[in-house]
Amino acid sequence: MEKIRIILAGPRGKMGMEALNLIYQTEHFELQAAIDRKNGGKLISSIEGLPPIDAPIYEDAEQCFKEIDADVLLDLTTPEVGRIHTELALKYNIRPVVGTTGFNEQELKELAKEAEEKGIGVIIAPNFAIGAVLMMKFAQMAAKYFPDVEIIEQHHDQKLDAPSGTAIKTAELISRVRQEKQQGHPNEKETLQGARGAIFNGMRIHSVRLPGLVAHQEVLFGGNGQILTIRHDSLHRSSFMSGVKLAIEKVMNLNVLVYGLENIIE
Ligand SMILES: NC(=O)C1=CN([C@@H]2O[C@H](COP(=O)(O)OP(=O)(O)OC[C@H]3O[C@@H](n4cnc5c(N)ncnc54)[C@H](OP(=O)(O)O)[C@@H]3O)[C@@H](O)[C@H]2O)C=CC1
Ligand SMILES: O=C(O)C1=N[C@H](C(=O)O)C[C@H](O)C1
Repeated sequence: MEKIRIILAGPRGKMGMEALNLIYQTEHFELQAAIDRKNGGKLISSIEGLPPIDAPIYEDAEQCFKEIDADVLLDLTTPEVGRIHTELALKYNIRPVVGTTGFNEQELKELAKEAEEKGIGVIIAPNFAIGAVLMMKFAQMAAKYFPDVEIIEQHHDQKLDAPSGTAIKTAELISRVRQEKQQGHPNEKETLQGARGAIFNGMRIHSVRLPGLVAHQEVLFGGNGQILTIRHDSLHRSSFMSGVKLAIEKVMNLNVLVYGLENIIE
């Protein structure tokens, strides 16, 4: 199998470190460089706790894309930075695989347009865990029969975006099949602002942030005399890595933007 040459943005992060190990252990993956906001000019192998890969670290993403020959950018950073990296990678004909969450609808549309114009594959996956993708698909199936639904997502307290990318993606998938419905009592009033959560097409999304959590989501459906709960738990970030691997392989044969791993798993 031909090697896939990768640039990783965010190598010191929780996901970035897990991804570095994946790249190191995968024979047909090769780390060409990393983009970080620290340690510019050093090698990944010289940073304590990171695997012994002799790939250079760049603090300037554009310089990295200019100087390094790569097939794929894997971005695991923050919403603002991830957006800039994705655009820059497209400019330099490098295929972005983006795990970073927090992109809004407009940003996704613009990136899809840029990818299509350049004919370069992009994968933006709000959740790389196969169990989470199935949870979203099962929730979409259930929503056809249960239009009353609330989403409760729970994450570690270092998470920057709320609601999570997974919760938004779940609500989007459900919206495609759910009949429009005003949920709850028509005269409902919040006596404390935010008590009923965020609203996405009439559905409520509740975000919990606590130390000790990793990434968890429940989709609750209510019907006459019954509740259906669909739940997924990521207990460790290794849960995301088979999806990261698949996305890196699949993006090589795409020429448009794909949003969500459910569109590429067989
Ligand atoms: N799609 C999926 O399945 C998953 C997606 N995520 C998403 O992935 C992203 C990363 O998550 P996580 O690893 O937990 O977060 P972390 O905060 O642990 O890691 C983010 C890393 O990005 C670095 N960073 C910030 N700015 C820059 C920059 N300008 N250039 C390069 N690196 C930069 C941070 O550096 P510093 O430490 O200096 O701030 C940090 O090391 C988040 O958006 C999260 O929501 C997370 C899990 C699964
Ligand atoms: O920040 C995280 O941790 C996670 N982010 C993604 C999201 O926003 O859905 C995926 C997963 O939930 C972990």
